[in-house]
Amino acid sequence: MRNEGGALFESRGISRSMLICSRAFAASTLFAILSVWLYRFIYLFFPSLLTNTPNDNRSHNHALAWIGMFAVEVWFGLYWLLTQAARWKPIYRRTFKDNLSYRDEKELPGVDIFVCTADPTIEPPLMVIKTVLSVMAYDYPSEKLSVYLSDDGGSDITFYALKLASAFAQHWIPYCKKFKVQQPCPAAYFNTSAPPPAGSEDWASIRELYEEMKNRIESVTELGGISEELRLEDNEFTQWKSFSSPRDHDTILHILIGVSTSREVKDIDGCTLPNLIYLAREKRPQHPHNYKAGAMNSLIRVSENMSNGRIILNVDCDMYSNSSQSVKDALCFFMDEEKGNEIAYVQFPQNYENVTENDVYANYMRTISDVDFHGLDGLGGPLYVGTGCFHRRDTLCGRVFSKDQTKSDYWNKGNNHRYLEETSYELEERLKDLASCTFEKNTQWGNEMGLKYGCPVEDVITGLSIKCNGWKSVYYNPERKGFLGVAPTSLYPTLVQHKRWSEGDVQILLSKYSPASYGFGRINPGLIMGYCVYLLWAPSSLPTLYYCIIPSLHLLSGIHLFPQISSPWFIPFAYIIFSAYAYSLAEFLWTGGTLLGWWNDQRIWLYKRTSSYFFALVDTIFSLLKYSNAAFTITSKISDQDAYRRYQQDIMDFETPSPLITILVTIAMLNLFCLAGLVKQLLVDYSRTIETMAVQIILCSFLVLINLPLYEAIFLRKDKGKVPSSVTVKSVSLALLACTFFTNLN
Ligand SMILES: O=c1ccn([C@@H]2O[C@H](COP(=O)(O)OP(=O)(O)O[C@H]3O[C@H](CO)[C@@H](O)[C@H](O)[C@H]3O)[C@@H](O)[C@H]2O)c(=O)[nH]1
Ligand SMILES: [Mn+2]
Repeated sequence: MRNEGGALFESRGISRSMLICSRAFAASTLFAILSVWLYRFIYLFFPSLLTNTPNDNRSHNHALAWIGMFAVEVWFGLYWLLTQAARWKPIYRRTFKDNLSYRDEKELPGVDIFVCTADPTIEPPLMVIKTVLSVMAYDYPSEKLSVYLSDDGGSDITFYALKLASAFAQHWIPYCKKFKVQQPCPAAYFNTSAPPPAGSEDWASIRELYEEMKNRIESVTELGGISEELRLEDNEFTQWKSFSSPRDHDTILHILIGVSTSREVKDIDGCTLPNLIYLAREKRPQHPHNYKAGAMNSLIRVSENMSNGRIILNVDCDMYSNSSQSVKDALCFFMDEEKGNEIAYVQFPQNYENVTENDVYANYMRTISDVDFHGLDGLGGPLYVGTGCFHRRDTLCGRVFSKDQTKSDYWNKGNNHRYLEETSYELEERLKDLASCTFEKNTQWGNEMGLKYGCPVEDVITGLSIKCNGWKSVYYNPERKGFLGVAPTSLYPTLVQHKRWSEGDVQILLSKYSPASYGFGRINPGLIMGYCVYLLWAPSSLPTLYYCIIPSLHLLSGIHLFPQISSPWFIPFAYIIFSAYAYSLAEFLWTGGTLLGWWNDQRIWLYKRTSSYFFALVDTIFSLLKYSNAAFTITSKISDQDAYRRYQQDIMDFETPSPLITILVTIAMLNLFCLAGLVKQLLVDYSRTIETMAVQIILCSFLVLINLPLYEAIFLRKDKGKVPSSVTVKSVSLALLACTFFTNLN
């Protein structure tokens, strides 16, 4: 697409009328929230003003519960206000790649791509290879692309797979160029694309090569190691001599393609291939390795001494590139004459190849990807959320924004594929030290330079500090998805992943970089609000738990905590319940979701808040008290066949006996008991119960309804994904105990 003015991208807002509608709607919700607060306030402090309260004194004996309700509703109201920032002025971006192509190719910067992997058992080497090949095949001059694989597993199988991939790339990349392949990931390409009209022979032969490589990788993976035979064939495995475990070995650095003249490898058409480098940084048990942040920082240093690309793209091994155009898209932002200068990073959304239509674990995170991030983009740019993000090299290393930097200078600074004079062996030996355990000692790495250490969401905190250095960022969400990943296919890993994220997020709030203090005056106040929505995930578990437990228990004892139906104060409550759900449903459908998908999303929303976020909060408190330290639990990317079948049928898996699951089952059982208790009261005094308890009945019934799949997994299912009986026993006892204790108390 071309744009007359020569601009490389365009940003569009939503229509005025839409904006007015949504703001009017927000104003009405705000009014309802204020009314609810007012009601709670009057009830607690001037009860005589409320003529219409039920004439029992019992509720006044429950001031504590009422104060709790008030506090929770104040929290929810303020939190809602924060979410409105992202709805204030959303923008949508479009690029004009043709305008980029008219430029002199010499002007284009080098791009260094970092792929991270950490464990060959849960991140199978074949998956890693698919990702590597997909980013080697971008529609971009090969001599300007360099791909670095960081292997925190230090696995010789992964290395072997990479070697096979480098040979396959000699065929795959010219093929992609010849047929202008849009899908650069070979596995996905062969699954979804028909042979090109004039190239069915090429298609068949390249597919055969792919299958061959795949089989070889898979058989070595199954064997669990490199055979002696292969090892002898290839002296490159000698670097593994020092390897005793993934946590204890020397640096292994190997240039497979390019960088040095001695490794110049051409493709079958005689053209240059992208550089390809393998790195397993040094690990020692006594040195913390700082997880992905540590891996990225080692790569930043090593690559600086090789290709030194001006742009750095990070992709996780579980996310392949789905579009050959993404590099050019990203460059349209960085290289735009007018605005490119202030852009530090371009974040693509994280989409998944394996989400089902109704997305039972809500992995798509639709509200974040399709609503929030566009809104944050309008306020100065989205969060940096890891994979699928293009960075300027020097902002990632801590450079502060200044208006008078000269543009052209920057892009030409890199080492645009000049082959280095040293042999690859000399280079490897010279640069190994940059990836050693001790290199960062007494330096700013992990602090002012590179990705930050000590936080399980290294990405978010790093992006935030870049923003505080004066830079903007861009969210680019094109029609053809830029990256496709593997989402967790079971409840437990989803909960664990969210626990890690929310724990990291709340740590940022408490850190030096807290947007509420450090960010103040440095970034847009709207953006501060937008950040806080995520940073407050963990604390928001407490009000949610309160709302899921306390009103239901009071329902059981016949104590009302909301206005009765005939009171005018009932209206704001009803309005909020109705409008919140109508709004979120509309937003969900409007961005392409399904009704059932929305319902599933509501369930997972609840599960994350009552489980992941709660445990994240508890762990954060413990680590503040110095009892523990947050670790990075790698998300598993594999599942057995039965489990995968259930996933594809949208049947939830509760199989792991963990407190994360127990708490969910306990809440579900508690609400079931409370609803059962309600039946008794309805039989005694139907109209009075309905009149005074309406909101609590709605709340409790909603919780039971949304937990239907969970009850099924307790009582009806026989498969392996059902709730483990140990969890059921614990949960039922806890729920019964709470109910009995509570009814006796009252
Ligand atoms: O010690 C480690 C641990 C992890 N990783 C890599 O980090 C990436 C992300 O790990 P994963 O287990 O897939 O976590 P996710 O929750 O899926 O990752 C999301 O959240 C992370 C921050 O928590 C971001 O860094 C990621 O980009 C983002 O996709 C993977 O490529 C891992 O191989 C390492 O390189 N070294
Ligand atoms: Mn991942």
